[in-house]
Amino acid sequence: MSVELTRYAYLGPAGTFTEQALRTVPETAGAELLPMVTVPEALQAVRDARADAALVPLENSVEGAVPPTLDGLAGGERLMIKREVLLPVTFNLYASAGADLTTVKTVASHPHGLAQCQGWLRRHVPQAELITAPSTSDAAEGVVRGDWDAAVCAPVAGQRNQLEELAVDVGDNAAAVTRFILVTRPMRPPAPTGADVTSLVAFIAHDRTGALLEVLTEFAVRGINLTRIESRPTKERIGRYCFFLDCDGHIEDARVGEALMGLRRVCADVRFLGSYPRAGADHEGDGRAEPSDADSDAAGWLARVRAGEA
Ligand SMILES: O=C(O)C(=O)Cc1ccccc1
Repeated sequence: MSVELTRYAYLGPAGTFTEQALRTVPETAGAELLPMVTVPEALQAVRDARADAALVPLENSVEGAVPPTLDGLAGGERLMIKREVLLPVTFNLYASAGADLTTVKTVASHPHGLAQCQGWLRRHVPQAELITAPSTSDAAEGVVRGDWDAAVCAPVAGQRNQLEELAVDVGDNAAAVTRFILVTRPMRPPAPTGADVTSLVAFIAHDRTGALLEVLTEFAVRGINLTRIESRPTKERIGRYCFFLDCDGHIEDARVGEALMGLRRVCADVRFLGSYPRAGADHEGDGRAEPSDADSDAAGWLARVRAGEA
């Protein structure tokens, strides 16, 4: 039985890339959308049951991970990823009416917005001080508030705030894509599709020599493709890290289930973050970790040996 989700928190205010990504999720049509100022607030809204789900940015193809999202998944009450959404991102530069590139002294954006436009900004507004805002859309609202002169944001955010477009497509990489995740309180993962991702956090046993190699080996020996590995400090003390892992396959796939059991044996702790359809898998079979012929052959052989037949 699938649970109906009706209230979606997201990194707001309206006009963020996160809102645009959320609107591509068919189930959100007619749902209540709850803009939150920061990623931790969006995640907390789900934990407190003020929202059924939250969409937050996880990583970008140019700038990498969004640390508050990783930290929010690794700590606190457990949350689960139900779906991922990929969105190409293009940035424009907006300011108040009458401004031009020579008069802009301050430019604000989300840290990923500033990072992805830094080359363009250095070349075209070298005099400008760069200011970090909680989101690109908050940066646009900040121009209206008079907090700074200009914002790097999505066209919708510039238009919503009736700002003047100073430049279009100011991103350094035209192919930039951001990966967002829809998180819920823990629930049964969606059924396998044959093209799924499994995400987890491995807290390795630090006193164990070769602990990370053991973790990787659990996947490698079962022929499971690891698609991402990212470390974050656990914040206990310097030198303590946890590892965010994504692999092809679904927790209901025999091989993935066995790898998770293996991790449970070798790690200090394992936090399962979810199994969900891989976005952009353009044909069935991407991200599959179903038993191969070699696996069924091995299972059959073991059964025969146990039965005294081989
Ligand atoms: O600030 C936003 O609009 C977001 O949704 C976060 C973000 C920022 C920059 C690139 C992609 C997502």
